[in-house]
Amino acid sequence: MIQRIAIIGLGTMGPGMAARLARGGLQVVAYDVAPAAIERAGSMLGVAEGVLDALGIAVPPAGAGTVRFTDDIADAVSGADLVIENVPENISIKADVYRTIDSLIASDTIVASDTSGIPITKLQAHISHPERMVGMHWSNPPHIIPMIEVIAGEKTAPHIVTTIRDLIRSIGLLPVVVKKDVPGFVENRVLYALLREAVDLVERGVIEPEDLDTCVSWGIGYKIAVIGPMALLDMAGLDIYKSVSSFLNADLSNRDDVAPMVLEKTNASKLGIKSGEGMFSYTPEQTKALQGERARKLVAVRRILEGRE
Ligand SMILES: NC(=O)c1ccc[n+]([C@@H]2O[C@H](COP(=O)([O-])OP(=O)(O)OC[C@H]3O[C@@H](n4cnc5c(N)ncnc54)[C@H](O)[C@@H]3O)[C@@H](O)[C@H]2O)c1
Ligand SMILES: Cc1ncc(C=O)c(C(=O)O)c1O
Repeated sequence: MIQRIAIIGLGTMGPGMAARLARGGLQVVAYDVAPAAIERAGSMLGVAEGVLDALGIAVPPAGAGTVRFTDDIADAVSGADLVIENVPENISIKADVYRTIDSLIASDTIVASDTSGIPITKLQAHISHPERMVGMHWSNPPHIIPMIEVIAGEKTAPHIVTTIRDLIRSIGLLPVVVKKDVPGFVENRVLYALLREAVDLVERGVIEPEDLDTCVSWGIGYKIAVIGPMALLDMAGLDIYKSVSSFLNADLSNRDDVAPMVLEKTNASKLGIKSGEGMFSYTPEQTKALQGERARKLVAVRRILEGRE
């Protein structure tokens, strides 16, 4: 039974994951290599807990869990039943973490990666007892989005997938088991198909970035939260999809590299909210207000989708 969880990496995803797991009654120890990240995570925890209260996520009868921060990786993983690796999307950084923890954990400690899409089979090559490694892909913001993908690599033992799926379910979240270890799994294959086309349309001057967001959020996003893509095909009619896709698919972006607009911005350290500028610009005050407003709206939408309003 999983009771003690170590989270390695406290950037965008780690603090929300820690808060959500503790709300589910689990004992979390959270570690980052950067002291500033640990400090920031500490201050984000209270914010995430407030959002969980607003979502109405109840504490289990046995009581809430805890989150403890540490700057010592051995302290973080020692005695853990599950280690969730949550460091940058770079195989060599992830492999370094696996090498470091290998001698610090029991051979049956489950090691999950929150990778956005590196095949689990590739990551398994860097850890002993690869049968205990599994993909556990959360969606951002992790304390609000209830769906988590679970992915087996070629060497993952089937019972590890079941254990992680059951853990997710036991704390009131929604596991989706992905049946093949394809790059990007399912969520990001679909998201990146959309993002590739969106970036291409803006880059080609077909639409302004603000208008692209209005078009997708109100034309597609709002609807797709209620009617998933497979159900949408039935609602539109497969004959319509057949006719439109027969001429449109060939015209959609099929670029297999990173779009120049994105390279230009990342080379200039314009990374989005975390650097104050990306597709749009953000002052610290705007960022704070935006994050609060987005959390409030996501909470309200989720309560309605769950039939709780
Ligand atoms: N950002 C998202 O929307 C999102 C969503 C789902 C999954 N993911 C995936 O989750 C993982 C983490 O993403 P993120 O956006 O939180 O990244 P991030 O860059 O915001 O944070 C990564 C953190 O890892 C820390 N770190 C780096 N090397 C480390 C090491 N050796 N040991 C411990 N900590 C270390 C960094 O200091 C940083 O705080 C990635 O694999 C990413 O693809 C990201
Ligand atoms: C752009 C982008 N890339 C990856 C992920 C998740 O892995 C997300 C997300 O969860 O929202 C994302 O927005």
